[in-house]
Amino acid sequence: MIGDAQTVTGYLERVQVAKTMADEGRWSESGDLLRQLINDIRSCKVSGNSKDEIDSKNAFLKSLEANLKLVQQNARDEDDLHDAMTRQSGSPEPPADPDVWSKPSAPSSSKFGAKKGTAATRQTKEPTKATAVMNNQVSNPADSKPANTSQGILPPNNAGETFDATSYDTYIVQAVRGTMATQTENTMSLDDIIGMQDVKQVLHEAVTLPLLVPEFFQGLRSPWKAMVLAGPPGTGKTLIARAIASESSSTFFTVSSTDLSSKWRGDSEKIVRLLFELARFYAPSIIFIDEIDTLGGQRGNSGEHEASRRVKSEFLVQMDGAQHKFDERRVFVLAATNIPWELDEALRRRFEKRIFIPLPDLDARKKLLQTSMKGTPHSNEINYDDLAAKTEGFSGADVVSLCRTAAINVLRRYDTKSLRGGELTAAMESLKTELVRNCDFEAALQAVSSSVDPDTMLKCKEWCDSFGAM
Ligand SMILES: Nc1ncnc2c1ncn2[C@@H]1O[C@H](COP(=O)(O)OP(=O)(O)OP(=O)(O)O)[C@@H](O)[C@H]1O
Repeated sequence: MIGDAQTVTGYLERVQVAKTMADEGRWSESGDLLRQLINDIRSCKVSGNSKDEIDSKNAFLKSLEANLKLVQQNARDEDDLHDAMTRQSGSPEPPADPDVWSKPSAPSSSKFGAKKGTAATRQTKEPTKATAVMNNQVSNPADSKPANTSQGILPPNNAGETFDATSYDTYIVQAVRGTMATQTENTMSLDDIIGMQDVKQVLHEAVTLPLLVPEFFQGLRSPWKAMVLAGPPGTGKTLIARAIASESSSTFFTVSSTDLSSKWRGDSEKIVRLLFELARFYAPSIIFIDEIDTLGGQRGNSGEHEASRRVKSEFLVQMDGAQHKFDERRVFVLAATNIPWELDEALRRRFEKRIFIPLPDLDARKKLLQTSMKGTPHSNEINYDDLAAKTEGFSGADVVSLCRTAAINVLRRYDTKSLRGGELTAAMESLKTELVRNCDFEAALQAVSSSVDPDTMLKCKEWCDSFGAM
């Protein structure tokens, strides 16, 4: 039960959209929409704050997030495979062997799926079921691995060298390539990140400066190798990682535990190994591990699966390798978590810097509101100071969601339901220039609230106070 309809209208509407998408099997086409729904639902108010309602909302969000991860991974895999096919054969068409191209099992379904948008792709995707695959080592005998055709998937590095990936299965190479953005592919700027001056400074010192003036960072000043960002969801942790990679001209690998999973025994470890090998090969590199807690939860937990344990151990070994043997090939490991207290001690120790990422303050919220409204016609009378004050406790993603809701609220001033065809097109055309006003924000504030649980946030801060180091 999710609360009474009056107070949760926005929430229920969005849940309905998500359910319709799932029923129609449209997840795979809708990564952006799904991401937006997650942000919106996270920010939507449910009535009365009852525990049942909040639990129900959180459970629903979790399932959407799991689906989003798979959709994103699938999209990356398909793009890579499509590119690789084009490069290898001059044709993006899949090979004739139907076994190889119609595997339904995830997460690698798309690795073997048809190219983006085809009927076959839609039929074979089963994101919801796929979330359990990390621990699944049993494969159908008919599920043989595809032939190794990894050549051509990876671009040359800065020195013009080509990585020899022949000892890895193609799908492993594709999986890791899917997490990688070369220096030209990643164009984020630190200026795109609002607030977080201290964090930007620390990252500048830890990542950018050692590359610019390596002679200074010797001996006692040898640069930090790994850092974990701990803070509530939607506070820009992923964004800042991407931006620092771009600022330091580093190759950026962004991975989650789903990326590091394979249904074939032992292959998850190989994915981890290849990830670090490629990071060294394309150095300087930043490996960003989102939700590190899912990889590095408390070791030896009774619920911890053998396969997860092996992946984690390989990860620890590789982190040590990255930190000691390959200094000339600089690899910086950056991780993010919303629940840092779940991190296992061995992993925690390897992250020399542990930094709390707080919610945006008044100033940052005001700037975020202003920046988000750029490009959308809005009234000069919008009172950003007032809005910034009213959004205390919002994450950056909540603030963006508020602006989106206000921008859409413009529609509600007009009765578009009765319009059809040309009339509707004409009305929508003129609405494009309609200004977003204070009243739209007031209405948005009724529907959007902070997605951050204050208790979790406090726990996060306490962990950083105990274990943190800025
Ligand atoms: N400081 C910020 N500056 C600019 N945009 C921000 C900032 N914080 C959050 N945002 C907005 O929120 C969105 C989500 O940010 P991001 O994914 O980086 O958060 P996160 O902390 O990594 O979240 P999660 O823990 O859920 O992965 C961004 O795409 C951006 O629109």
